Amino acid sequence: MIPVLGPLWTRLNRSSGALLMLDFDGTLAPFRESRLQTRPYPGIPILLETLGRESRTRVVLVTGRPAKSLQNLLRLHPSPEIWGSHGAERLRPDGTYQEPDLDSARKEGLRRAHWSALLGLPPHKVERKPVSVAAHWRGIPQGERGRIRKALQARWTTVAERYNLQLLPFDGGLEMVVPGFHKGRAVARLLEETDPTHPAAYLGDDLTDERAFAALGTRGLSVLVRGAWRPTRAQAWIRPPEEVLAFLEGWCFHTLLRNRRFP
Ligand SMILES: O=P(O)(O)OC[C@H]1O[C@H](O[C@H]2O[C@H](CO)[C@@H](O)[C@H](O)[C@H]2O)[C@H](O)[C@@H](O)[C@@H]1O
Repeated sequence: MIPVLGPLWTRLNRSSGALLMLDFDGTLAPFRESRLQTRPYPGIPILLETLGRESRTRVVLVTGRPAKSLQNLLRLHPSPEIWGSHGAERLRPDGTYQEPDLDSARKEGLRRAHWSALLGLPPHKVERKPVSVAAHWRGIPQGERGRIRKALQARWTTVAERYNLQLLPFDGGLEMVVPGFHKGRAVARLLEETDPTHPAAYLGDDLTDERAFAALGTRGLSVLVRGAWRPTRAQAWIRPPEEVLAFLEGWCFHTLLRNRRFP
């Protein structure tokens, strides 16, 4: 058990509410060559559903995936709130959906980024999202990958400068995003909506989760989820999947037990 967990469990036992924010790929699910074949680690869905039914914890998925595609992939009951496309879209449990209204220049920039990615990558390696475009190189042989990345980066840099967009590297690819949308924005908004005395935590693995760790600061527990440690802003480090399952089981246990009397 990581040392900070003892105090967290005590606070969860005593608190009337809590906020648990979770990244998806690499944290709740192993990486696969095809994003469409990704499934969460066994045990994750039942823990998320148990937390969802236990109303004291607000569970929120904060992901680079489009929010609706993650909802369809997981099919949880109840469905958690999902902030998709790195904090640009918000899909609430009741189905209410918000996405930013992009100006025509940004839309044109993303269109160009999409087509210029298709010049250098097979179609299944290019992911068009509501407010971004991701180029994936997982599964492409190492030697070829460097050449593809270099060429795409050069083309995308020109597009980004012209249309006021930004390049965002992530585990296994590069994404063209709209500046201002990132996971730290989602976390900041969620914290604003949360009672400051309620425990909060964020679990994530990728470079894109670093903005979330920074936004959480000392207000809650930030946890890096990775097989091997890397320099990070997170306060703690755990390895998937066993330690992630243990963390979520601990969270369920300590929130479910509160104020319960057993014969
Ligand atoms: O923020 P996350 O929930 O971690 O999502 C990050 C990206 O996840 C997906 O791509 C990643 O997972 C794929 C399936 O394992 C893998 O093939 C790819 O290499 C990974 O980068 C998703 O397709 C992206 O949209 C997300 O941004």
